[in-house]
Amino acid sequence: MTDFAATRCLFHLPEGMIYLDGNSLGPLPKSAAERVAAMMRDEWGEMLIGGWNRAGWMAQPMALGDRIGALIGAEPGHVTVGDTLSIKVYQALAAALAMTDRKVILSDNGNFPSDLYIAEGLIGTLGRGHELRVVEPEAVEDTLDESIGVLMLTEVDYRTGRLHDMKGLTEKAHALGIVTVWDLAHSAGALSVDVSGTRADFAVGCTYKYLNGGPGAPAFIYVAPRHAETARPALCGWLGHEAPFAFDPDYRPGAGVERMRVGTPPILQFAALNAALDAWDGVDMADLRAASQRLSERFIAEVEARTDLVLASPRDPARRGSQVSFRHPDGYAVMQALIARGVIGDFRAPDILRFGFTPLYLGEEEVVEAAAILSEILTTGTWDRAEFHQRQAVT
Ligand SMILES: Cc1ncc(COP(=O)(O)O)c(C=O)c1O
Ligand SMILES: Nc1c(O)cccc1C(=O)C[C@H](N)C(=O)O
Repeated sequence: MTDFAATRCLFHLPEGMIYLDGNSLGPLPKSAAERVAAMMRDEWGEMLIGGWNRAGWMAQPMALGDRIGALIGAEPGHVTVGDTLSIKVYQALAAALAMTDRKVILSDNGNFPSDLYIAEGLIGTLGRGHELRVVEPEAVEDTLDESIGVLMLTEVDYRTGRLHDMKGLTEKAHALGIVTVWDLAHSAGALSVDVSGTRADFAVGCTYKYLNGGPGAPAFIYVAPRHAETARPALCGWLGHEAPFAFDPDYRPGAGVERMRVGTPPILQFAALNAALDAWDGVDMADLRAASQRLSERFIAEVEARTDLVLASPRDPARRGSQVSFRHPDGYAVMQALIARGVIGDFRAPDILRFGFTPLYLGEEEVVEAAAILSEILTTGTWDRAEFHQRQAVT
């Protein structure tokens, strides 16, 4: 049984704050500050350039890849870490498109905009008449046919938390000759993922949400072993080269997923991410999923008992990721009022109040208290003060 009281102690949680936004940015692991400081003092400070060899910096993208791989069901040696998620989406999609002659990319309108923008940009760069087809999430399965080359989806809808059937869709896609790219930004560390068992072709994700790697923490990419030696990386940086220090003017892709590396890895961020990943030692993903569903169900029950907010997430917990969303026409102001009371969720246009549930550091009492505060804000109408309508740059 996972000891969630113990994992909670690993995080710094500001006094008086109920944090329901770990689906956007996870909290600070207490060990991260010392780990980053030690890296700066003992490695960067003392070793300087020698740190690449002596401290093993160059091997870290793959070592961290294996730590993350263990959380998403990847075969060892098939995940690498670096760059931002948008870049990893670009690489995965470009590699997938290179595996098919078909010209259509299928996605849904619950996908994160960056993924759709990346697809549009890539289509423009390729200039070969590709098309991005975007349908409702519920229509994806029936839209799959032999005209489609790549199915590119985010498993958990960032607004509603709706969960795609990754195994079923991948199976159907493969039966039709379609290559799959899965974005696990809202899945990794949120629920059980099995990239190997579902036979995903490519998967990508970020590490600053449920994996708690910190703002700007690097992304990861998985390439299925069966494609690893033939996938075309598209962004052919020197660190994805077979022999970077041969400084050969001709590009030769590196072994397996290492070819998806691009440039210099972010070693300072890696130190924080390594500290954050320690929290997962001893965590059973089935326990995590059960706890996440308990917290989410309790929150829905409490909110619905106290308010008339409309649930925007699927009601069936098995069809949700680890977040719950409600609709309110003035959702932005309601969320600002909630944040002012120390309950941190976020708002997603046009009307979504979004709350993330993260058993590693969140308990049931806080969930009940958050619902009570939300209800108070709505019944007293405090959310309708001018200050809560003023838009911030980042929501
Ligand atoms: C599903 C999804 N894809 C892509 C991104 C973009 O990631 P990044 O800003 O790290 O490139 C995000 C979050 O910002 C996301 O939630
Ligand atoms: N990456 C973010 C950032 O740099 C600033 C603010 C928010 C984010 C996010 O991750 C947003 C997130 N992908 C979402 O689901 O809305």
